[in-house]
Amino acid sequence: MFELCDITAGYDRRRPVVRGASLTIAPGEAVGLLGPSGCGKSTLAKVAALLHRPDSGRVVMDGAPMGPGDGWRHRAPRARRTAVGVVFQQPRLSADPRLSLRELIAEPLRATGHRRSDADARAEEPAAAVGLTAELLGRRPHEVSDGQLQRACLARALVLRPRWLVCDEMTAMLDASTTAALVAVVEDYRREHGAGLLAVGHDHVLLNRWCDRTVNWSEVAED
Ligand SMILES: Nc1ncnc2c1ncn2[C@@H]1O[C@H](COP(=O)(O)OP(=O)(O)OP(=O)(O)O)[C@@H](O)[C@H]1O
Repeated sequence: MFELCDITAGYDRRRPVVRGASLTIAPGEAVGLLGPSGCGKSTLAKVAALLHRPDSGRVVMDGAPMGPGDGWRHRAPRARRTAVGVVFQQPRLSADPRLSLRELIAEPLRATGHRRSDADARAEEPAAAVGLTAELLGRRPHEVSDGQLQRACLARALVLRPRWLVCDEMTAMLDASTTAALVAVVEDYRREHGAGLLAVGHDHVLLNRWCDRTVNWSEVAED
């Protein structure tokens, strides 16, 4: 189970942007979270991805609680963080411009102690799954389109084989065919690995089609 329990979070303790948010995702389940712009969806997605520490409340992942009182100071321990793969809306903000796409995809492996040759070899499978050719993998972010870069960011999110995925407006900048391709990659991965998904967005047509169920921000969090 992936549980967000009574999360309050933001960037200034006096004015939290997320208040009392709770949501549970079963293993292998895909849940869409819909909400208007600026309501706090991305902030909650970062909390769910264990990248942003909530002011109060807990993320409970596979029975392990992570909250301010659980020894989690700024970020959750690496072993926990790597159980969640995350893809954000804007690939250029989450891609190191100095890395080739191949290195970008292998980055989580390198960061968790894999040798370059091993990391590059293990990056091949997700790179192929997202449809990047060897030629594109040798290019750097400024030499590819947003869609190609987002494909690399999705491959990077999958490379450690996470049990949970958080996709925060993953396809908001993409055309219909790239959107369909990336959703299909996520679904193939989930089928193969039984991963659960939190897909955050404002496109209810897409999320209703993609997810097992969708919930509205007003059902999840306090006003
Ligand atoms: N790093 C930050 N520092 C300070 N305030 C922030 C930061 N990130 C977001 N905010 C503020 O928190 C509020 C919620 O932002 P958030 O990005 O979580 O909303 P959202 O629902 O994802 O919006 P959108 O759909 O437009 O991306 C906004 O008022 C935003 O200005």
